[in-house]
Amino acid sequence: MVRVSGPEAGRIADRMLKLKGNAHLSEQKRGMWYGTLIHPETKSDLDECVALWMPGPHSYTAEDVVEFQVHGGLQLVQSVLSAALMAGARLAEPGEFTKRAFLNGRIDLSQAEAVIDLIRAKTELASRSALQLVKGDFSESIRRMRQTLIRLQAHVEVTIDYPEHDVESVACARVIETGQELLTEIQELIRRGKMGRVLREGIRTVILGRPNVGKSSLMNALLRQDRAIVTDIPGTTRDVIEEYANIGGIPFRILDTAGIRDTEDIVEKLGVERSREALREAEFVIVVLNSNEPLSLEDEELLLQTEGLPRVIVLNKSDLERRIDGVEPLAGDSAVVELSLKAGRGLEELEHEMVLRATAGGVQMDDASYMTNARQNTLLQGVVDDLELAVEAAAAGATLDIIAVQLQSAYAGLGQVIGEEAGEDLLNEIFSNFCLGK
Ligand SMILES: Nc1nc2c(c(=O)[nH]1)N(C=O)[C@@H](CNc1ccc(C(=O)N[C@@H](CCC(=O)O)C(=O)O)cc1)CN2
Ligand SMILES: Nc1nc2c(ncn2[C@@H]2O[C@H](COP(=O)(O)OP(=O)(O)OP(=O)(O)O)[C@@H](O)[C@H]2O)c(=O)[nH]1
Ligand SMILES: [Mg+2]
Repeated sequence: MVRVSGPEAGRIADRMLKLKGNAHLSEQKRGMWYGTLIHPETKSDLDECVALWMPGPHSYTAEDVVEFQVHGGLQLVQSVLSAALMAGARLAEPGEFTKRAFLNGRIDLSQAEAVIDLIRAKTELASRSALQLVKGDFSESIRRMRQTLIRLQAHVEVTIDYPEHDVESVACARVIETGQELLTEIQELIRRGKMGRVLREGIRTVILGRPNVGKSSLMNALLRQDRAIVTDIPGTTRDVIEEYANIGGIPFRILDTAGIRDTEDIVEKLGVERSREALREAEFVIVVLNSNEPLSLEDEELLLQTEGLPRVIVLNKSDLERRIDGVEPLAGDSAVVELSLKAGRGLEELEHEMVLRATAGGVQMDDASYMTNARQNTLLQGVVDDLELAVEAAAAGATLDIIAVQLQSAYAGLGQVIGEEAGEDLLNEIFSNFCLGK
């Protein structure tokens, strides 16, 4: 699909789309039209085309929009694009369509930001969560809270200006009550939004273990795909291999690493260094042990090094005779899962434990999770601070002027979340993250 947006969109379409009876698309009503795309200068046919004509403001960007839907293929789309450029269009910048939708007021900034998350979502849960923001559920809560704040603010200001109309203590009581309600609501938004980063980037999960214990086999099993090379030669994996796996709706960014051991092989040595680096940035680890061999010093070392992290310990090759023991005392409160990748046993339990442990710590992933981003979280946290100060000041019987300043600041903070008074720099930064055509 090639999309054109702006006041010239209709005229550009008229130069490159032949409709029945030489009709002009720009003079038609909103809808779907069939025609032949032609080169605007040579007039040679390019393709059959289904064109969507969406005159502003009822379009994605709120401007006049034409979409040319063609058969597809790189060459054809390229020709249609060239034809559009020749007919007077210019290439869009990354995210420019969505930026225009924002600048023209059809969506707010938090909705625009969610579009990119929607496109990049790696699991169904992540896309559902982003869609809620795109559709404006989150913006709606922010707007409602701003309304509440402005009424509260008005009450406080009136009391300051006409003290005889109201007693100060009534205003203070209202600040305390409403302030606390708002605090609860915003803290709930922050809590739900915490999963945003996880939904967006995945949980960085590192598979570690000695050579040949079955790390790459595990990677492949989790991905349900033959991604990493598996052989019975210790030291097979040399470089860190990275891939997303969707486990119970949670995106795990899984890193298969080179088996850790002392080695003279230069390439393998570099691989082992990378494994250790990966461990330093791990958010979750799977330590793989070979249950067919006694616990080695390297195994013990790995268990110690990964102690503080959310972790599952896997005793692989459980189809073979069990020779390992002494793991439990070193496991702490990590789960220990017996696995046989060969016999296909234990994988479900491992995945269950991964989801359980990755979502531990009060963070819940459900349909109510919003994908707030770092920018929004920082702003919301600032609003919490403002409101807490306002409530404290009211409780301490401070003068209303001080309270009014805090309320004003909270109001402004909520406004920034939905992009009020967003500067050019911020907008550029946000929209440059988009891909072309969005
Ligand atoms: N073909 C096509 N599919 C697409 C998009 C698009 O631009 N083109 N979108 C984006 O890339 C998304 C849809 N987003 C859109 C949002 C609003 C409007 C729109 O025309 N809104 C009008 C009319 C609403 C109505 O009829 O109720 C409006 O808001 O006034 C169109 C697409 C996903 N699918
Ligand atoms: N019997 C048995 N063999 C297994 C099991 N899982 C993996 N293997 C075998 O163990 C060998 C090593 O597997 P890999 O997955 O390559 O091991 P790795 O830990 O990635 O090894 P390096 O990359 O060298 O560190 C292969 O021959 C696998 O087929 C299992 O559950 N049981
Ligand atoms: Mg390997």
